[in-house]
Amino acid sequence: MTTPAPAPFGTRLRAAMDARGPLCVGIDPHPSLLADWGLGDDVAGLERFTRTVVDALAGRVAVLKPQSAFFERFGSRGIAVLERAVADARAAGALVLMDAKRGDIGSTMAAYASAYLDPAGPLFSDAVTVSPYLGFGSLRPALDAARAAGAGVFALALTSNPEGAEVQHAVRPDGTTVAASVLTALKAENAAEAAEGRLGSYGAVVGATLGGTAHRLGADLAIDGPLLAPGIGAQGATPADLPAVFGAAVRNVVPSVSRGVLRHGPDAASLVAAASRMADEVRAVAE
Ligand SMILES: O=C(O)c1cc(=O)[nH]c(=O)n1[C@@H]1O[C@H](COP(=O)(O)O)[C@@H](O)[C@H]1O
Repeated sequence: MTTPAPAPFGTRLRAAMDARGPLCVGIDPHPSLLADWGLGDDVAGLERFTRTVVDALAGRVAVLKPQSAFFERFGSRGIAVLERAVADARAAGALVLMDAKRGDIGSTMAAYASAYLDPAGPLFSDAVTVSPYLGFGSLRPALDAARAAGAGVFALALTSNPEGAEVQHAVRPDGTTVAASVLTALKAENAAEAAEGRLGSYGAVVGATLGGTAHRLGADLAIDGPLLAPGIGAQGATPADLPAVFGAAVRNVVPSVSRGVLRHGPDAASLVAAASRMADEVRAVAE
């Protein structure tokens, strides 16, 4: 007996956004946050921090986004905490976006794809962040693995940090910017799902901090897929900034906040209250 193919990521994401609101909360166990929570900068602190966030929020928010680096810094025991977080968050109904920002030559990209996008793997996630700056085509193994698994991919297009501009705003020989070409490539990946009236599974990362940059660059955000918008909270953007950045595409935006929610811990009720305040603010601008 064969198991039925899972619904595509974009379809599952739209359902989660409708049911829970579109917010993504990042799990970024910075050493300074561990200290603020009264925890040690060690595996026990990492585990307590992560479990608190997952227990408080995985039953409520659409997406949880663990930042892999904060787990990798503790080696194999940190990765074990990450594995458990992914499993627990998914079991509680959150979609897990693994923030690993992987990008490599195609043959190595295939190995990254099997790390995060093979349903049999211990770190299998609903989606993963990838960097297209070795050339969008180098992402092909991840795009194909995601399609096969009903998972998703978020490619960095216009990142929230000011340094991103030197690469992403660069103009190609055909007159388009590098960022615009990434968005165009994602739109092509989403074509089949869009033709069925569904949200695509191939997303772009576009910082909430960017103001009218995408518009100025002539970058088309109507990629028929989700737009992850980090930069809210600690990096200075607010939900009120989203319409200016995204225009009509705001309906497909998944605003992402890490420290802006996490700084309210370790009290679970305070974490929940912070996330729901943020979700209300987002809903007010996205509808
Ligand atoms: O892909 C990301 O998530 C990402 C892309 C980007 O352009 N900017 C950005 O800040 N991020 C991530 O989003 C999170 C932002 O954290 P806070 O600034 O604490 O909300 C971090 O995990 C970043 O690595």
